[in-house]
Amino acid sequence: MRNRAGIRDQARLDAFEHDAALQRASEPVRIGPLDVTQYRALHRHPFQDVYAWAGRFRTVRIGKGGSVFCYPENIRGEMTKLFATLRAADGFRGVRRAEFAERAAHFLAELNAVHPFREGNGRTQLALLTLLSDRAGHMLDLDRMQPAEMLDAMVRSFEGDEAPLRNLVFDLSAPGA
Ligand SMILES: Nc1ncnc2c1ncn2[C@@H]1O[C@H](COP(=O)(O)OP(=O)(O)OP(=O)(O)O)[C@@H](O)[C@H]1O
Repeated sequence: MRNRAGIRDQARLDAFEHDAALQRASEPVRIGPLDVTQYRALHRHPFQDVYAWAGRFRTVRIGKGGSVFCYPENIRGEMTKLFATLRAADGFRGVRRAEFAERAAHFLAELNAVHPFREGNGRTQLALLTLLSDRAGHMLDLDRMQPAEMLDAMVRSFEGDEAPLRNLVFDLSAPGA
């Protein structure tokens, strides 16, 4: 992947990406309404020192495993529609934990199917999920998240089964409400 540092070795690029994102993590990101602009800013912030296209939608077709993500020409429209549903639902504020888990899992599954960026989608998805859950009053404990379990749930959601992702969001969110 072409990058600002001109690194050609994938392992070195991974390390550089990790360090750069960590350094930016100490700076605040401007948080406003949870819309497409905010989502792009959530991607731009950690990756701005690594990729010139940080925060911008991809222009190439990509897939992972057997999953083919949204074609680039449809990304803008799909993102606009998706975030309009979030706005209409008031960011799932005021809903109980089980309903939050179901709706947040569905949103996450849709967002993953769009996969708007060339790289860094997983990390940006988690940043958004954190914001969503905080605002909805169902704070997630991401320290308890098992990456392999999360990956499996995301793949299953792409295949149309959102139950594992819903259960995972439910288990990670704070009990109570
Ligand atoms: N076969 C698959 N089908 C659907 N989604 C997948 C598949 N493999 C991985 N994913 C999802 O794609 C996202 C990762 O995308 P991407 O590699 O762009 O993000 P990243 O932040 O660079 O990587 P990671 O999340 O692994 O740190 C994760 O949400 C992951 O669960």
